[in-house]
Amino acid sequence: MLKLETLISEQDIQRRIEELGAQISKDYDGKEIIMLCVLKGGVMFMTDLAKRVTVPMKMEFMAVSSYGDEYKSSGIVKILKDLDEPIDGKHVLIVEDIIDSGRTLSYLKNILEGRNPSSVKICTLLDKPDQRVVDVEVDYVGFTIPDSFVIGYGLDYHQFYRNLPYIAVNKGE
Ligand SMILES: O=P(O)(O)OC[C@H]1O[C@H](OP(=O)(O)OP(=O)(O)O)[C@H](O)[C@@H]1O
Ligand code: HPA
Ligand SMILES: [Mg+2]
Repeated sequence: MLKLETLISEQDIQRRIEELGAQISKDYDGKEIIMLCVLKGGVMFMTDLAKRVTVPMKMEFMAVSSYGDEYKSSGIVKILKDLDEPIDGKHVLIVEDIIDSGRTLSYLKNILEGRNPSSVKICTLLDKPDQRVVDVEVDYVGFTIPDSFVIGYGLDYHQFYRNLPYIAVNKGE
């Protein structure tokens, strides 16, 4: 059994999302954006962040997986679901739950940049820099966290716990 301890409360998450939404709305003023949610982990963050963005936006979803049910990234990133529309000439904002090794986002960003968008930026709720294996330029970060396995608010443990409204760490064995 997991013994959960709150790392980031629901209130702190929501407050930070308001700030990020305001910053993004300012930075993209006068532009239209595609907010691209990386399933499944990015889904809670995407839905809350989207509500705080005031520039015209479309929602898109991609599913990529590198972890399976493991703690450690396999290093192999698979596209399970691609975008529905071309992104050439568009401003794409990737919305992710966490950057850990960096493998998922560096792979995804490369693929997207090859499709001739006007810009590709990254917004992640959590950044765990201690685990970085591949360098990724991140444009918006909610919280920088220490090196421990986190769950909740989209992040899973064997596919469970994504529905927690806060971010927790396991303090069990
Ligand atoms: O920086 P990295 O080491 O690549 O790790 C981060 C990625 O790993 C998790 O996704 P996962 O592949 O487990 O799929 P999920 O989003 O469906 O949980 C998380 O949601 C990120 O997408
Ligand atoms: O700390 C994490 N928790 C859950 N899923 C993850 N995927 C990458 N890092 C993590
Ligand atoms: Mg993910």
